[in-house]
Amino acid sequence: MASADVPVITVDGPSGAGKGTLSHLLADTLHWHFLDSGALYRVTGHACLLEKVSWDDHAAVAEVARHLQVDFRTDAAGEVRVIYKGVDVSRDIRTEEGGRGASTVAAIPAVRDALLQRQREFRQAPGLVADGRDMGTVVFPDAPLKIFLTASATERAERRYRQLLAKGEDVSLPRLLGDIEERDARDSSRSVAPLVPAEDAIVIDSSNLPITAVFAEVMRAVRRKGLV
Ligand SMILES: Nc1ncnc2c1ncn2[C@@H]1O[C@H](COP(=O)(O)OP(=O)(O)O)[C@@H](O)[C@H]1O
Ligand SMILES: Nc1ccn([C@@H]2O[C@H](COP(=O)(O)OP(=O)(O)O)[C@@H](O)[C@H]2O)c(=O)n1
Repeated sequence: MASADVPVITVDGPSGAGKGTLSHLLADTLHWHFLDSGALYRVTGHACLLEKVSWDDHAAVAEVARHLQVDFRTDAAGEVRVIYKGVDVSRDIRTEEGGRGASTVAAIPAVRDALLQRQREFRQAPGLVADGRDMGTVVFPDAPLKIFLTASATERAERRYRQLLAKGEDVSLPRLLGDIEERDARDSSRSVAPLVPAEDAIVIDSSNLPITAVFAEVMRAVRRKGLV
């Protein structure tokens, strides 16, 4: 199948909306591939820290993105591990600093260009679920089904708080809310690929919806589109 004929479901939205959870459920149910585009931006930000490249040096950050040696491997427990230069950085990139670094480098147009083709290479049969901010608007504008998942900032911060607490991390709810609001503002106001729903996206506000209800609504759209 030519890559342009491979169906894609895009799942975009702000941090903590439930994109990753929904995308994994969809990919597992449909037996499709999964693209965690945020991980590419997170690894780029993290690689800059390791290589002592300042996030403000746009040309150097783009160079890091262009040569990013990143692999996604599924471990024995079925968890996707993110490997940078042979080292498992999955945990390091999921911190709030990792999110801040990702959103800082993601605002650099040359970084987005450097990662564009790499993201499109994930489009392989039988299908792809792509999680990010600009999956439906820029990376896969021809996707047959686009979801924009959102929730109030307070609800998203509380979700992240419970998630990090469960992982045994030392977290503060007010700081998380501040980080989320700062990241929302940066992601929505940048000049390239800002966080906005695609015109043809189905917008779902999950503030008061359990993930099971979100998943059921999306699966109805999947069937309506004839993707299963
Ligand atoms: N609809 C929902 N209701 C309550 N909690 C949710 C919902 N969707 C996701 N979560 C939880 O919120 C946290 C953040 O979800 P995640 O999928 O990582 O968000 P995102 O990928 O958009 O940042 C996770 O702990 C997840 O289990
Ligand atoms: N397609 C994407 C994915 C992420 N990003 C950036 O990368 C950051 C981290 O993305 P993520 O999806 O891992 O973050 P969470 O939604 O999981 O918090 C975001 O805040 C965006 O700035 C982006 O610009 N474009």
